[in-house]
Amino acid sequence: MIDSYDVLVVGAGPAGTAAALRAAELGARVGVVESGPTGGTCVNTGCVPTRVLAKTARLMREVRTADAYGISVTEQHIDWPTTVARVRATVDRVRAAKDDTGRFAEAGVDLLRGRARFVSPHELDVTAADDGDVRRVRAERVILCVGGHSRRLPVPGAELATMPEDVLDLPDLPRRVAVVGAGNTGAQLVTIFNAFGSDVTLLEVAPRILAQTDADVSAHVEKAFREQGVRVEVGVETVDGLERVDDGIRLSWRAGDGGGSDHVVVDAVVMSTGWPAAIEDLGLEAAGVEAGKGRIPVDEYLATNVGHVYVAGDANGIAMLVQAANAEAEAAARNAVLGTTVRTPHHLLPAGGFTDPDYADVGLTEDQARERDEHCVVALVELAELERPVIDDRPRGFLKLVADRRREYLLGAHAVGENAVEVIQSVTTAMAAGVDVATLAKVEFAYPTYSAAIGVAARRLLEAPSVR
Ligand SMILES: Cc1cc2nc3c(=O)[nH]c(=O)nc-3n(C[C@H](O)[C@H](O)[C@H](O)COP(=O)(O)OP(=O)(O)OC[C@H]3O[C@@H](n4cnc5c(N)ncnc54)[C@H](O)[C@@H]3O)c2cc1C
Ligand SMILES: NC(=O)c1ccc[n+]([C@@H]2O[C@H](COP(=O)([O-])OP(=O)(O)OC[C@H]3O[C@@H](n4cnc5c(N)ncnc54)[C@H](O)[C@@H]3O)[C@@H](O)[C@H]2O)c1
Repeated sequence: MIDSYDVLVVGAGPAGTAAALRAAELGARVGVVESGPTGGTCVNTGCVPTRVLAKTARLMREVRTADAYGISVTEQHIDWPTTVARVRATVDRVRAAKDDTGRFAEAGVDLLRGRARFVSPHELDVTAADDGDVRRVRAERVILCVGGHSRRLPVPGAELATMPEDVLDLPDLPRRVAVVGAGNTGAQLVTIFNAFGSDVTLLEVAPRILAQTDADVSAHVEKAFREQGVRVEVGVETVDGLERVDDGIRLSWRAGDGGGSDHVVVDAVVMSTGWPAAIEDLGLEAAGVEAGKGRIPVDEYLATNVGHVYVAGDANGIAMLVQAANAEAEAAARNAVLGTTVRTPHHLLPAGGFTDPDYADVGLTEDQARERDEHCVVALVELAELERPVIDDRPRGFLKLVADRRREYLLGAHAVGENAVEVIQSVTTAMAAGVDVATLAKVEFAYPTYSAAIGVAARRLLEAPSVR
């Protein structure tokens, strides 16, 4: 007999877990299929391990400056096996704290262990990983939350590269490392390896690192990387290949603007060059679902070209973040179960990275806002102007607020520096609540805090020169 569900969710990462639980809450009979451990990329190989490594990097930096505070620390080096064990133990603790399987059971959601593949628009085969047993399930509606995977560049010797999810499997901490790709993953790995004492080279094809962020954010972080001794090569034309040589791996590339060939010899090359959707073995053609390049396109209600199949999370390629996965899961579950037309407020999703210094943003960049209206108003506060960053000896960075030409509402916020992500979170709360700039300017911020930059920047927006 074929099991039948109102909603079948494929994937139990952040998007799938939230979508399944929400759909069950709305009264649907729900099954969720997962081929690996619950928690997805975020818990198992992405956010959580990276965050523990970022904390380790921070501790290294703090220890290096301890002397200045009268704390004597004699030896500073990374014991790689201990670091790796700490990361793995933390992943286990987070998984236990989240208790996804317990929450599924409590909500009456069936967790089907195995790999799902469409065999027709409403039927999928679930192949168990352990014994290869195949079970067919039928679903009125399907929410695909299959996430993505890292992309190995199609260049000679690419098999010599380590992918970001395999960094913890490196036998030793690489003394020399090259990171290819300066998106959020690459930038965070640069800070981690740099703090651990490795020599780091960063290659990026785009003209700047963190190309999705505000140009000032990207310039500031890039400058900090260079000052920290990282070799940053942007505007690279192409990576030629990797080759094993006597003393390591030789990574060759062609510099942009006719800069010619260049290379570096390192102990490890990490490729963080993109994140296509995990759709290779999903049988989309059997369901008639059209896939785009590395993602499954959806409409504003997260439906594919096949009306009863929705996509939430990384797989639709809109905004690859946990907060986006959660928000989209809510919309997809409601639209699938209730037939509503709920949209996702992507403009209110904050994001950030734990580099040195941290960076974060929400809403439109200055360039995007100026493209819409050249008279938008921008105010910037340097952290060095505030007491707390000076007290903490972390004066590097800024907060930039972007408002409409009438200086009424915030369109975006961009920060670099200590606690940047938390500062941007506060701005996001104000934006989500519809707080106008004048009200924000009147808010008192606790002393001494990094968030105080928000009040100063809001007041500066009001004082900014009037529209011509
Ligand atoms: C190194 C790194 C660090 C990151 N740090 C952050 C961060 O700090 N903050 C942040 O917001 N985001 C971060 N992200 C992004 C974040 O991890 C993703 O946006 C998030 O995990 C997306 O959730 P998802 O549910 O869409 O996909 P995933 O978490 O990838 O989950 C998809 C699940 O589907 C399963 N699956 C796939 N195909 C099938 C199938 N056919 N059958 C059954 N199961 C299947 C997979 O096994 C997986 O468990 C990071 C990503 C990386 C790589
Ligand atoms: N802190 C966070 O929120 C966080 C952290 C990590 C990842 N993520 C998310 O996960 C997703 C994947 O991130 P990612 O950084 O792995 O991928 P990405 O697609 O965001 O960045 C890949 C980078 O590699 C570059 N690149 C591509 N081909 C190249 C080549 N041949 N040579 C040099 N550079 C090349 C691209 O220009 C790009 O800058 C993103 O959407 C990201 O937002 C979020």
